[in-house]
Amino acid sequence: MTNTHLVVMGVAGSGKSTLAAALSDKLGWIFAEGDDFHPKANVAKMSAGQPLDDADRWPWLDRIVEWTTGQDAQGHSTVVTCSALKRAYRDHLAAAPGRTVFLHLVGSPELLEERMATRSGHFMPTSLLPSQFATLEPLELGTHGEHGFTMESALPLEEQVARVYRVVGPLESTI
Ligand SMILES: Nc1ncnc2c1ncn2[C@@H]1O[C@H](COP(=O)(O)OP(=O)(O)OP(=O)(O)O)[C@@H](O)[C@H]1O
Ligand SMILES: O=C(O)[C@H](O)[C@@H](O)[C@H](O)[C@H](O)CO
Repeated sequence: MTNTHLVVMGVAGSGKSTLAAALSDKLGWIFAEGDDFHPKANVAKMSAGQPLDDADRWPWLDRIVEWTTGQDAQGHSTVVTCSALKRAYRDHLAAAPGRTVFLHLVGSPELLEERMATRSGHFMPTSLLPSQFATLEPLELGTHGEHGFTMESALPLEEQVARVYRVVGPLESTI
């Protein structure tokens, strides 16, 4: 049985944590919040309104791969949130054992700005949203593209969960 590792990706405020937690409940897969793997310096940098760069992100991505690899070795499928803004980051994540599937949450800057402005207790300032969009290389689907699918952030959570389940649920029983 091949384990599936679902990476819920997208810019800040696109709804990754909300959807990934609900999917973990629905699928019974182990959940991890990608932000929890950030070195403290990364969170401090973002909190201070400075975007991360590649040098900041690679050690963080390594930690996520390490976690996924450990879960896979125990026979677990997983759901993890990770902005995974660039193709190179995703190729690194996809090199982990098991089957990696990317779910790219896509929303307009206006919608995501509004959601970030109204949520509380999160370190990420709304001012960093433009840099997130500027860095984003959207998931590349198609014949030689990446393995995954996209979904609208604007959809209600229940609809998102139902749609993902239709795609990913059957993978549980494939070899
Ligand atoms: N489908 C949805 N419909 C309405 N509101 C949503 C939906 N999904 C998430 N939200 C709300 O939008 C805000 C951002 O969602 P969330 O924190 O899950 O995004 P995120 O991509 O994990 O953000 P970050 O990367 O900054 O941690 C939250 O206040 C959340 O409650
Ligand atoms: O790659 C990045 O720039 C970061 O991962 C950010 O995306 C934040 O961690 C996340 O979005 C929390 O708001």
